[in-house]
Amino acid sequence: MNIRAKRKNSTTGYTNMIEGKVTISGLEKVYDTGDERTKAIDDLSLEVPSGEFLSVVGPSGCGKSTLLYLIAGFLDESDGTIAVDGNAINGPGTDRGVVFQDYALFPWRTVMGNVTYGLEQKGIDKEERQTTAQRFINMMDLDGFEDKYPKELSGGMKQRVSLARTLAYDPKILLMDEPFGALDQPLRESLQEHLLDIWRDVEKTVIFITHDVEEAVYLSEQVMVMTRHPGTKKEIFDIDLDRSESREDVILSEEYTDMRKQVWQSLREETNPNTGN
Ligand SMILES: Nc1ncnc2c1ncn2[C@@H]1O[C@H](COP(=O)(O)OP(=O)(O)OP(=O)(O)O)[C@@H](O)[C@H]1O
Repeated sequence: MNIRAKRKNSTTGYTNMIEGKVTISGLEKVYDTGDERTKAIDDLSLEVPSGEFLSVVGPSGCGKSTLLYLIAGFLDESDGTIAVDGNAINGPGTDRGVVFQDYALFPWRTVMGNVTYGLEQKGIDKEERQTTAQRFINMMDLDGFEDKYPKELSGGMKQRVSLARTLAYDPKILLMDEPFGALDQPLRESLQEHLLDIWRDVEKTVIFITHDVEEAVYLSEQVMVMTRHPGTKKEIFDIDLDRSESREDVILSEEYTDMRKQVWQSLREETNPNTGN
């Protein structure tokens, strides 16, 4: 059984069965547009344990988003398998929640309406929907903005609504596609801290795509570097930072500096294969 723990969570109120192991074997994805066949993912195997925070970095076009959308079930694989807790996935499901760079909020719904959406899909009654949504709205410091529409919010607020919406329906796995890529540095750092706090509290498996090596090393327990196109797993780095320390102490630590350099070098070999670095 892949259940690590069962506990009542203080922030979310959920009794979490900690699941969410992702097992990928021999994954291949070929896009066939009729005129052209593009192999985006080639023979990728990977295991992400329950509750793990894995970041994925790789050269542009190496298949990071494709990998995430395959795990989300938005795309069908051409070969290989993806399983969650031992069960092969079969399309999208509420066990996996996706957070996109462009927020993907419903413009015609208020903040409350956006956050309750996934709960409606799960068939949860109105009163419980409102209570649960409010809890996540508060967690994201969005109380007072429940009746606002996305166009009335800043980019950082929209991304917090998007996170609240995804967390509210309690997926086992969070799939994040460069969620902070469009934000300026202070906002990005603030949302990184939010995400780490949440992750510590709710113990979800997180698969996080980013272009930013520093972000990957700062947030993650593991960083996977992908090869250039067609993408596959090149290397996985275990990141062992003392997470009880402040951001500043982590960033100034030898471990962080060393891991950042190792991941950067591995990535650079893929982005600049002729430099000999
Ligand atoms: N819908 C599609 N049809 C055909 N080819 C596609 C499609 N989507 C992606 N590709 C191709 O698949 C490859 C991987 O694309 P993908 O977007 O997954 O890479 P990525 O690593 O996320 O890129 P980036 O870092 O630039 O966002 C690229 O060669 C891309 O051109």
